[in-house]
Amino acid sequence: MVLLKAIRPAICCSSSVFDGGHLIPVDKVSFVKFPLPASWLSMRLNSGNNAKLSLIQATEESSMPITNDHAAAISGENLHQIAANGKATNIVWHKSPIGKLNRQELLQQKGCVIWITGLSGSGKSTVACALCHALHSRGKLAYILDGDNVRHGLNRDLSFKAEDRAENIRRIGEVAKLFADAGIICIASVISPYRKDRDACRALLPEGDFIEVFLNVPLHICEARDPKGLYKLARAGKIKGFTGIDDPYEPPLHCELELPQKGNICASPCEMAETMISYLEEKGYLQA
Ligand SMILES: Nc1ncnc2c1ncn2[C@@H]1O[C@H](COP(=O)(O)OS(=O)(=O)O)[C@@H](OP(=O)(O)O)[C@H]1O
Ligand SMILES: Nc1ncnc2c1ncn2[C@@H]1O[C@H](COP(=O)(O)OP(=O)(O)O)[C@@H](O)[C@H]1O
Repeated sequence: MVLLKAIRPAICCSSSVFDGGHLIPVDKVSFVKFPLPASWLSMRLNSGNNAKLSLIQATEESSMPITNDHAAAISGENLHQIAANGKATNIVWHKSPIGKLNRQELLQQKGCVIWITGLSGSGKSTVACALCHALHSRGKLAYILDGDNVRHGLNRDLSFKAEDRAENIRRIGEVAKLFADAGIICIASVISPYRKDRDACRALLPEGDFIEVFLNVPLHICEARDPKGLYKLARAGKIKGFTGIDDPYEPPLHCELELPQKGNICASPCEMAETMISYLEEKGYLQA
């Protein structure tokens, strides 16, 4: 079974193949639906000698101009297999005429994910805000996905048990990937205590685009800060499974940046933001 890709819902089935813009007749075609101008589709169908496709119904005229990219997609140059992905079957990637490079050109930056991991109270949210602010002042578009905040909406159904934390991180990783694809510098500030969950998010992105930043602040400092009083509750046994107390935190083994550097006194959030900006500049993310 192959896919014929169209501009809007690409619906097709059975053994028909477009090759290089020409329809190659095969034994059986059951159903094809293109949201294209009927005249254009008829022209394509008629161009094959023994085409066994016929236009059943013209439903609407597309308001979208047919570009070379569209034509290529429709003619089969970008065929994708109909996929089974997780629990969904018969799903097909739909390519947009405007891609990441176009958006990066518009924004004059490169999309990426800055993944800030560390204990509760290590300063993830604070440094994420400092970084976002510093980028904004330089005319760069950034967006923060903060663990606490995402748990107010998208991830409100998730607890802190290991499998829910994994799902929390998986979803944030997927959303961060979309932001990066949008050309945005996405700053994820989440405890993300498990190495394999962080590594799975890294694997979603092109090489280099996942920048893992370890906010290496020791537990005793985080606990002394305790801005929300959660450590106190955890120590009192009123919160079970609190990271660092009775739940694990696995520090990164190979992160791109570690803040503050081991042995140093805690840098200010602005200094840490500047360190991250220097990294982005050096790697070329602050230009298209
Ligand atoms: N059991 C337990 N363990 C750790 N943290 C807890 C827990 N219960 C609530 N909180 C609060 O939730 C915030 C962490 O959410 P995250 O989504 O970043 O956590 S995780 O990545 O899924 O582990 C975290 O926010 P930060 O302090 O900003 O890290 C806590 O305020
Ligand atoms: N670099 C820093 N130096 C000193 N205190 C900090 C620093 N960054 C954050 N803090 C303080 O630590 C506490 C926890 O910061 P927060 O950003 O909420 O951490 P997290 O998001 O990791 O839980 C806050 O009271 C904040 O003001």
